[in-house]
Amino acid sequence: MISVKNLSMSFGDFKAVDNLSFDIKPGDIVGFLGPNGAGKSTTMKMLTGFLNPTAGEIRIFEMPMPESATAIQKQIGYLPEGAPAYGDMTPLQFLNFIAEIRGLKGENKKQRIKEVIEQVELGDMLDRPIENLSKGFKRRVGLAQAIIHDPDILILDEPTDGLDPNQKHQVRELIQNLSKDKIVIISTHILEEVSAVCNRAMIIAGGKMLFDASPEELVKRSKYYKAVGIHFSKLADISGLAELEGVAEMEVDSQSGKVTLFPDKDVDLLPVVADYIQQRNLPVDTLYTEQGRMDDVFRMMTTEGAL
Ligand SMILES: Nc1ncnc2c1ncn2[C@@H]1O[C@H](COP(=O)(O)OP(=O)(O)OP(=O)(O)O)[C@@H](O)[C@H]1O
Repeated sequence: MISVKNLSMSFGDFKAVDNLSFDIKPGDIVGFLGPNGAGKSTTMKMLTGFLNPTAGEIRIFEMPMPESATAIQKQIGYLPEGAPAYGDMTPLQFLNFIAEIRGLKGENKKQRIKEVIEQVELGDMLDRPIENLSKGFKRRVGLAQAIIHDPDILILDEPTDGLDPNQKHQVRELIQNLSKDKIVIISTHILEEVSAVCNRAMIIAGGKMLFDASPEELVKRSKYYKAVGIHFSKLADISGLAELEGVAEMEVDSQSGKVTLFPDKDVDLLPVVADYIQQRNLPVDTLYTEQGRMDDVFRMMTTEGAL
């Protein structure tokens, strides 16, 4: 369990993290979202003991940070932003080095190195200097070092940044496979990653917590949640749609001609709209209910403040 109370971090007069409080329990995969400079990396650095907070309290498995930093760090795997490593070492040398620092020895060490190399699919790159690897493979090296001691907590700062779509998919799968009964915190700018991997989303901006609930809850805050989309096959009189009971607003996309009807709160618009279309025999190609858009909520929260 990670327990954070009133956590703040200032650099001079500038408050990068401002009074954050949250608990994270095993099984939680938390997507840490926020615009550039929101305070995500700074928070992760405090959780991992790389920075000491200017105020507040962090307890991890009942131990206080930074007083019990060494004991806590044994249970944490950390991928810092940009996946730093020693560039002149090969992945094999680097993983050997990290495994030794993590206290692994002999057969156990060999076995774990073999396992993580398989898990992150690094097999073909073991003997090249890390500085000569592509961004994606450097990130895999970073992930491998983070998981080599099979930690209970994984803190991954932008683990899929710079990866191609296939690699992104692989890393997400890997995180999901690793995450059983563990605490995983990943920071990301990729909103779809949060719905794909996480069961909890936290949004911070200006160092403050704006949202902390499930990705499904986040999507429900979208203006588009349960909005009804209509594509017409040819020009039609749509003026009556905006007047239907339960319609709060109508939007027409001037390029595609798509019509979106936004419902009043908790109204299921689809049957009403379908009836209307049928009665008037309107030329409709597609009619559907939208799921909500994470990017829309994210933009609204981080540019207009908390909802
Ligand atoms: N050591 C430092 N000294 C001064 N300011 C710092 C320091 N570290 C971070 N900051 C500032 O604190 C703020 C938060 O930075 P942080 O790296 O935590 O943001 P982030 O949410 O991780 O951003 P990004 O998504 O761009 O990585 C930024 O304005 C940054 O410039």
